[in-house]
Amino acid sequence: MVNQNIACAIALGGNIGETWAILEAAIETLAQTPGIFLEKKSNWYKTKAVGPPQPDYINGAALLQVEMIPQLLLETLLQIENKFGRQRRERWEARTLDLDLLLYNDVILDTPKLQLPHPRMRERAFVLVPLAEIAPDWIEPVSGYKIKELVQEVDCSDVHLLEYQ
Ligand SMILES: Nc1ncnc2c1ncn2[C@@H]1O[C@H](COP(=O)(O)OP(=O)(O)OP(=O)(O)O)[C@@H](O)[C@H]1O
Ligand SMILES: Nc1nc2c(c(=O)[nH]1)N=C(CO)CN2
Repeated sequence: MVNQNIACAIALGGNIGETWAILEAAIETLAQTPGIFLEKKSNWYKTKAVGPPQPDYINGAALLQVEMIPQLLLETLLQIENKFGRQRRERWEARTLDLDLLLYNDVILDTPKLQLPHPRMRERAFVLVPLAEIAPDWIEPVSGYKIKELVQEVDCSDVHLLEYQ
């Protein structure tokens, strides 16, 4: 049991259905979950899909304070994905909701079910742009670089702020 609040960053995304409404509802669900305190959420961004051809995504990021070990937080995120109709067939397929655990304090972890920091966050403009908005000075512990430094290393031309947030 963790008896103090731990700072975490998560990524949110989706590209099937009423994505914007799903993402807002997911944020609300997180905020209502015992042991999770929503600190900040980024704006939403329209992003071109990375990987297999599929519709554009909406992506964002949020900062949480949590009173849970990382494995339980991941389990909670997967349950919220399921609540919003997430189907799992293939890797990188289109989805109603994706919640990735990016950073859990400065923990580095490499287990089959959970890697921290998220192993692909450093190369993903759709993760770094929203995260840089809310946590520019957070140091990604594997690289030792701040998020605002990492975002300068990726091509952000396919990440566009959505109007009328
Ligand atoms: N930091 C992490 N955040 C979320 N899932 C993780 C993490 N580390 C490992 N995983 C594992 O990855 C599994 C697959 O996740 P998911 O289906 O969201 O992958 P994906 O979104 O298709 O691809 P990617 O992992 O590249 O974002 C999860 O069931 C989980 O056990
Ligand atoms: N733009 C964008 N592309 C993706 C995304 C995503 O969230 N946004 N998620 C993926 C699998 O995690 C694969 N590709």
